[in-house]
Amino acid sequence: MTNKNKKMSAQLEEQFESGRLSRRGFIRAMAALGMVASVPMVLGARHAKASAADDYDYVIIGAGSAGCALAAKLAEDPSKNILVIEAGPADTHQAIHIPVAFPQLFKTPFDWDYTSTPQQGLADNTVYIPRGRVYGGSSSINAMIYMRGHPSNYDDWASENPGWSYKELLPYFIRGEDNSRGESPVHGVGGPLSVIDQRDPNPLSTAMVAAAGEQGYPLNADFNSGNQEGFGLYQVTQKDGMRASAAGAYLYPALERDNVTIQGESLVHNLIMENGRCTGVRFESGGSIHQVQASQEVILSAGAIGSPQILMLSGIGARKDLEALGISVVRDLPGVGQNLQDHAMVPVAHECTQPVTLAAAETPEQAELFKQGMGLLTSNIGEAGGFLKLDPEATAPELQFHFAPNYFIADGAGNPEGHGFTLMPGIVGTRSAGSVRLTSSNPHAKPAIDPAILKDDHDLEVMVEGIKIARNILKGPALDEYRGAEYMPGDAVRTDDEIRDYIRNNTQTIYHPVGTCKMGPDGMSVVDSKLRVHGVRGLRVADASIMPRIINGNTNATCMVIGEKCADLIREHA
Ligand SMILES: Cc1cc2nc3c(=O)[nH]c(=O)nc-3n(C[C@H](O)[C@H](O)[C@H](O)COP(=O)(O)OP(=O)(O)OC[C@H]3O[C@@H](n4cnc5c(N)ncnc54)[C@H](O)[C@@H]3O)c2cc1C
Repeated sequence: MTNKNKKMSAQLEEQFESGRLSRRGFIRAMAALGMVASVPMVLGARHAKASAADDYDYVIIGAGSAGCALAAKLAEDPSKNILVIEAGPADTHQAIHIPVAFPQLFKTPFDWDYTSTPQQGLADNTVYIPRGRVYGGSSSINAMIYMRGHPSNYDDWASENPGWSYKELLPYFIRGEDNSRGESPVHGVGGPLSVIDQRDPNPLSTAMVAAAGEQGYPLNADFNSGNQEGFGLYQVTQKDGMRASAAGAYLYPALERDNVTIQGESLVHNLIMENGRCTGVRFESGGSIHQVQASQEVILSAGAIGSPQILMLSGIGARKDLEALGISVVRDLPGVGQNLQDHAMVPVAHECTQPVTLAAAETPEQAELFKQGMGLLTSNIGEAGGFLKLDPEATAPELQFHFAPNYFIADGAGNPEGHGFTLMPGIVGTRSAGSVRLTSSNPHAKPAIDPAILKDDHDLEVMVEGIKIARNILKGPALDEYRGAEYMPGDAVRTDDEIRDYIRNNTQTIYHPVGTCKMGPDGMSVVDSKLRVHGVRGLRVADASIMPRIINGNTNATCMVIGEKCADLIREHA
């Protein structure tokens, strides 16, 4: 950084901290200084220093997609005091806000950086499982695709969980968004979460959509209209070309109120239980252990890995597993950590003959364009895609495709040099389910995560069809001017057996783990339809873990709705 830039950035920090410059204005001005690489910033410092008192009405564990939405909604009642405890720091890193940079956050301190157990369905390969560890949780490191899932997903949940049908949740989706397309029966304006059409989609993304049409697949201008089938550009959770996370949408506005406190960089160890009631939370901060009381309720929003982990560390889980680790059993709930489901995808990549891909994103010209919220830096990478049914009788599509106008191999870590593009077929109606298990009673120990990717043969066969369809789409004439040689799977992979082998060795997740504290009435469910933990008073779970079945599509928007709905359920009984 030049001395002049240093001075200007110090001035901007001072203006931001004194409240004279908005959060968004600050990020943009810093980007305008050309600081588009990994430059740590002071963003969020105004709120990061809160020190928790001892007593709150509600204590929320985890400032992720659901936790931020829940905190904001509970805070609307000024008589209630709310504490949010978050393991990660404020979202001060520039790569969080510059959309194309999200893979740069992988395996950094903003990521829990999990690796699965060897996957039986993937020839014993493991998969990488990133999870946000920062204000905003995974919504601060995700790919920003705005997707609600298929209506039938929620009707399926509602068959055992009153109140969770599509018709009942649609108003939450509509109220939650500020959609650039304006108001309609399925979209809303004025909500906290900015949802926009991409400001500057890559020509490769529009060419892929055209190619899908040319090859006979339907097109879809709005995947959130209730009909998912077809190909198109994804809408994204961005504002002015920058990331819109749950922290920006819900947490920071809530922190402007007097009744919300965030306790960042604090790892929750366990829940405090007294006579079958959860009365508080024990956490580690600054090297020592603290505890806070919740006079009303504690709500776990630590995500599909964190929530079951904390429950088990607190003695709520399968008796034999807990006893084996020397943890005293508070409640024998065998479903805790079970039913882990995720989506999986596999790359079909081509070399690109023109220098239009995201490989050209980090240049001074692109930094200039970013000042106007345009250019390659605004790309969410997964710009386009679509959904297809293989079985015409199926209620919902089994396949979702993600298209990146660059290479996206092995979570981006295996990208070769040069220009390329990637279409990734993925399974969404997965039939496989795995588990999250403790490996130790130490809260710092990573749990054993088995998402059981493609364990069910049906899931593998869906992926085989997905590869064939992706190859067919990429032959479409609209891509003629860009298409180079197929880089992966490559010419050597032709027969179904070769494709199966390729899939087992090159599949990654789509980063959507859910279901580990499933909602339902049966013996393997963890929470009831009001999100209350079975058999424990004063404790709810609200995050991706409560989904009884994974939804068809990307999971962020649904997690925010779960947070908002949880606030309503709490208020019903308050
Ligand atoms: C790389 C990536 C890309 C993705 N892309 C998309 C996409 O494009 N579109 C989409 O819709 N979805 C996407 N997702 C998925 C989506 O972001 C998640 O499903 C969603 O954010 C999960 O919300 P949550 O509230 O369940 O958990 P999270 O948002 O993960 O929040 C959990 C929070 O709890 C905190 N926590 C956990 N344990 C503890 C503890 N012991 N003590 C204190 N705090 C704790 C965590 O640090 C975290 O902040 C993506 C996810 C990732 C990781």
